Amino acid sequence: MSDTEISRSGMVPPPEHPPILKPKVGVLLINLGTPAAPTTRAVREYLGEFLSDKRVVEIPAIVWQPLLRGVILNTRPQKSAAAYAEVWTDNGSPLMVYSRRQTEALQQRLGEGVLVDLAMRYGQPSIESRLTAMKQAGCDRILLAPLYPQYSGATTGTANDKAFEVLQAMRWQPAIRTLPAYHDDPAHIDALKRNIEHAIASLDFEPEEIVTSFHGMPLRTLHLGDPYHCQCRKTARLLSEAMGRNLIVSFQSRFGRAKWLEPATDATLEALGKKGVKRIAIVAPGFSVDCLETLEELAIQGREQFEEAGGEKFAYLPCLNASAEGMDMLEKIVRRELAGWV
Ligand SMILES: C=CC1=C(C)c2cc3[nH]c(cc4nc(cc5[nH]c(cc1n2)c(C)c5CCC(=O)O)C(CCC(=O)O)=C4C)c(C)c3C=C
Ligand SMILES: [Fe+2]
Ligand SMILES: [Fe+2]
Repeated sequence: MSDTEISRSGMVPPPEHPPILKPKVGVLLINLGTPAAPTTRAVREYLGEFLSDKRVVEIPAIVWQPLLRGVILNTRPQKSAAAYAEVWTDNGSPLMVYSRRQTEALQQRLGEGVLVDLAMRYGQPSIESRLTAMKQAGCDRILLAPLYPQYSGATTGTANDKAFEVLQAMRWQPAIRTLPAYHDDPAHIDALKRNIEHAIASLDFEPEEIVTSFHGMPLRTLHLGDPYHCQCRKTARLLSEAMGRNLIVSFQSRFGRAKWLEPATDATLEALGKKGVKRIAIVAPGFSVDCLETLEELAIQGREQFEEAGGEKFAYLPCLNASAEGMDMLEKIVRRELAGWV
């Protein structure tokens, strides 16, 4: 040891290390995607990509593609564009607006050590563009977080598939983790409970019944082993236990001619009205953010269905979105998956 290494106080200074390169961690929030505009053309482009996904429509391409290109994409986009126009905001599609807010809020909560970004499975910003950007920003550890509480091949499965397809083309891949389903996570159930109770407290009526509406799936997917249906049921059961009251479960948004999960939300609302139930609230615990399916199909169409059947008071209760309850939950489940990385 040379004299110069001993400070005046007589203490030996710590040896000089080369700077330790801290791995940069990324969190990629992923949601479904939405059209770029509420126009027939933009909706056609979006539906063309979405409904060509073999994880979404499990019909052999040789049969499905002629039907999709020849019939569905020539009829449905116009109708769907009108529905999108009813809920479109000055800042764009609700699904995109709320997803961006969640991304910004999570970035704030996780701080500078973690890069939080947003990608959509269909349309923009694409999983390819955001994963590439994260890698270029120096992220060598990435958590893929598809924001679907309940797992299904058509949502979480295909989002992860797309990310791994992008990674296949990378010579030097980052390390990857994926966020598991959080349908029965106590933090999720608690966030839903608090969000619902908060919303109900501001109503001018007491609902006789609360309906939970989950997005539907073809019944066949349940028989083939997709856990989605069971996970929706479990979310509803745990939520009902936590709230100490009965919740009605239903499945919305039937698409095509095959049998879908039942009971259907529209039929449920009609039956409630006809049975003499006058006041209901409806909530969608399978959607992490509000979107066309909740704001148009439930809040607008659902109300009409219930009122036409004799119902009088109807309230749509919003999704967790970027609420404090929702962000507390998201921060908790994301931090858990980042253990050892941050
Ligand atoms: C929350 C989970 C979802 C599952 C499961 C799901 C399955 C599924 N969806 C379709 C067809 C359509 N879905 C559409 C919109 C839509 N779907 C989800 C989520 C799930 N879908 C969301 C969040 C949205 C809203 C998107 C938005 O822009 O706000 C549509 C488009 C709208 C329309 O034309 O009606 C279609 C079509 C199938 C076939 C399917 C089964 C596996
Ligand atoms: Fe859908
Ligand atoms: Fe719909």
